[in-house]
Amino acid sequence: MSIVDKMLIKGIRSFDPEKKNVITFFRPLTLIVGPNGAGKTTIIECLKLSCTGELPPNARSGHSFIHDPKVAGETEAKDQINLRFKTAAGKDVVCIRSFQLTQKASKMEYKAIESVLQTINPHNGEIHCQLYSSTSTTR
Ligand SMILES: Nc1ncnc2c1ncn2[C@@H]1O[C@H](COP(=O)(O)OP(=O)(O)OP(=O)(O)O)[C@@H](O)[C@H]1O
Repeated sequence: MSIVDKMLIKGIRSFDPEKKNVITFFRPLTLIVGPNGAGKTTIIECLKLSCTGELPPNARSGHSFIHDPKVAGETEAKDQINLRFKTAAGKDVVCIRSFQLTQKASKMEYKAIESVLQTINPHNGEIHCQLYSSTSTTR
């Protein structure tokens, strides 16, 4: 069985794009608690997106999932979800998914940038990266 270890969320919905928000998962149970709008649902949606590549149903093809750059008076937001897990074989793997939301003329452009699976060799610390999905854009 694979075990989810940590997840970093940068710039998804209300998560600050300038901060590295790290969630550590505990065994056998992790409770996610917080006031309304704190980001509990966002955490679950990030987990699902990391594991399956599927956006939440209300994400308007990604546009409303990314932290709105207009909130900070910007025209572009670059965001990321990193999920670190241990495979059944005990290998540490980090799944990196990156996104970009850019204000173009009258429309916002959402881009899912390449997704990468990163493995670390426990013997020599060597990092191996494997590309598993390419860039896609929606306006
Ligand atoms: N595109 C966006 N950019 C910035 N903030 C956003 C964006 N979309 C949603 N938000 C904010 O993200 C928060 C939504 O978080 P979420 O639904 O994960 O919270 P929750 O803890 O599950 O809340 P509840 O307990 O009410 O279900 C709200 O504060 C909302 O205003």
